[in-house]
Amino acid sequence: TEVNDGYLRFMLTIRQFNYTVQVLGLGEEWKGGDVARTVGGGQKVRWLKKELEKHKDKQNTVIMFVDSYDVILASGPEELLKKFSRFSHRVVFSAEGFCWPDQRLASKYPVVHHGKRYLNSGGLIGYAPEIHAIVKKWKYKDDDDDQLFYTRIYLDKEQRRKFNITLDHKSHIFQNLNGAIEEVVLKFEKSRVRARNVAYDTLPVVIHGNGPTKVNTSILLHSFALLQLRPHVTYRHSHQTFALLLITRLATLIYPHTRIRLFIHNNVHRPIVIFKNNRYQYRLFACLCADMQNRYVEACKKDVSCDYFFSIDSDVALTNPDVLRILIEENKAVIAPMLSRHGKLWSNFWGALSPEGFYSRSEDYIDIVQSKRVGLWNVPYITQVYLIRGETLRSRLAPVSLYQQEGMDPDMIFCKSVREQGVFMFVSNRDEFGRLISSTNYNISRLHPDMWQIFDNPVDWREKYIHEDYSKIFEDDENFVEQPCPDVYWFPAFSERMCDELVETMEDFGGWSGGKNKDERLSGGYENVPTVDIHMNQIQYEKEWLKFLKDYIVPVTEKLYPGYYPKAQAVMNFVVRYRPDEQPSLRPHHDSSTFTVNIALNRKNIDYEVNKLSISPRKGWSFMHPGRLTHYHEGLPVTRGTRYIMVSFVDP
Ligand SMILES: O=C(O)CCC(=O)C(=O)O
Ligand SMILES: [Fe+2]
Repeated sequence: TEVNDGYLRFMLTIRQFNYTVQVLGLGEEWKGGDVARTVGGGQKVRWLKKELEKHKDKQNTVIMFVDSYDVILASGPEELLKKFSRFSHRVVFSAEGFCWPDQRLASKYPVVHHGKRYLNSGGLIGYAPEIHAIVKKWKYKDDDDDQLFYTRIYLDKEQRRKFNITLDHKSHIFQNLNGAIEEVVLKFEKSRVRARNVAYDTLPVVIHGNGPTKVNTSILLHSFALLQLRPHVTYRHSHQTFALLLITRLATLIYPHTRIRLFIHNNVHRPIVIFKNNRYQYRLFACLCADMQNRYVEACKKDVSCDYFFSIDSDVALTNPDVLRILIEENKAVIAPMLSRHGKLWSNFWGALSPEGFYSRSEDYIDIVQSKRVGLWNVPYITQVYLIRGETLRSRLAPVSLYQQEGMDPDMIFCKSVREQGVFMFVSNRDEFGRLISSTNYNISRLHPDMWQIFDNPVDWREKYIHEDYSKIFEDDENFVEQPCPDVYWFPAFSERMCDELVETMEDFGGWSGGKNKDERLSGGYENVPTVDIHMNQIQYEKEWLKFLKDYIVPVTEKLYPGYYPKAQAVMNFVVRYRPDEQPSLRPHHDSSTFTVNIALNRKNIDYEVNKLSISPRKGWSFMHPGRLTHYHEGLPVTRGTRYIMVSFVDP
């Protein structure tokens, strides 16, 4: 009765295969009942009856009658007619494994040994005079059941013979997906995709996502119609980060600043961004209140100049600066970039829905998440990030508040409302857009919570906190690591940000020299050389530090001190602060370690000065030397400013 995305999809396949089509009921009022939930659909038979008056005398005309919202055609009329003629019957109905709507009729059906036994009225094909004669018998109400009507005719032996009716038990023509999802796979060829029934080894022509499979199979239906392969592009962006503010900063890079207005309300992990276009004036709003989602949806709905509504959660790390352009160019009402946790199957979409409306894995979910299948996918649920056309929001989506339910996740509410309005949602994995970061252990009470993400978000952690030249250490042809004296090495370790955030964290924590009294340089019989310091365990960073040692220092050690395999144990991990008026220097000593890592956290001659002639590693570079036996060393007096170093006694 109305044009929706399902109808448009159906018509796309009609045109693609050059069918002659007559649409019945468009623009009329639907009186056939709520067929998704209960019986009904009789109105379809009434329309068909009327239409067939025009064709009743055409002896050689074959007519196929199908639903449209949940149907696509998979090949053209020639193949269809060939398959129909092989049945050698005048009328063929589609078949399914459920006897609906009257279970008691099941035993009345002819026995079928291999194939689906029961009639489904979502698809039928036959000669015009016979179909006409069948539907002429319709004299019921619009919300009476069409399937029951056809079933009764079919089960009546007399009429079955008279009209020469059979069922398409093995999906030669009609594939009803309800109860048969497992039987259907998509076969990908170079330029096309075809759904194949592997139970009967057939290539059905009409794919019908009937019953509860409607939303689940939309992914299947769509990948058939629109799958296109495009080169896989990987973007590298120097500002890759997982902090909310930086995500929005990244978003603003996409448009000139003058065309964007940005509002950020940062108190929960949910920014909402609206792009507005007033004569090429883009404005961007971000908001982070739990209930704000609705408010901003409503704002975009009221304002016709709001072109797009873009919503991102803070656990989304967009690394592709073109993400908005790409999504806008896909020209869909609702679209999301496909994102997943690094190396995991956790993503921002569902391939299918369970009957209760929760997650269910689709046949192709893994391949899509891993980008083994690349394209634009019609899915029943998206979360965390999406772009909605303002126009769609205004004209086609019901107020989200209508779907509000206690304890229901806002994205579930949103997607449910979108689905029920017949609007399709898509995810694209045609490009690489970024990833999802894990935010469950994200402790915002910390000054720099990202520093603790080395376990949960190792990729983002590395990008943010490890020196950009770190990997050069392992490039063999380059003499990258510096060696100021025998067995002593300098190599890049921390990024600038790590140095700064670590110092800021320590200063924020305060209580310098907290580790002095339990300084274990005393316990191993070494000299008493306590420093003004704060230990990693004091800021609850010990686990993370040991992980850093294991992941980033051990590989360097194995390269520079070949034959030694570090255990990467350490109890003395601390930041030292030197100041002229505090502790300016450290007298000569040995460390109680097998080797020591000593990372410069700020810059000599800029942040602090040392009078004696000396060389020292750059900020973020690590200084590594053997500990307890050789390499007697000291800390030179700082004469101006403050010097910070991060020291770790490895394998004590
Ligand atoms: O100042 C330095 O770089 C040396 C620090 C040191 O040797 C130590 O903390 O054990
Ligand atoms: Fe030392």
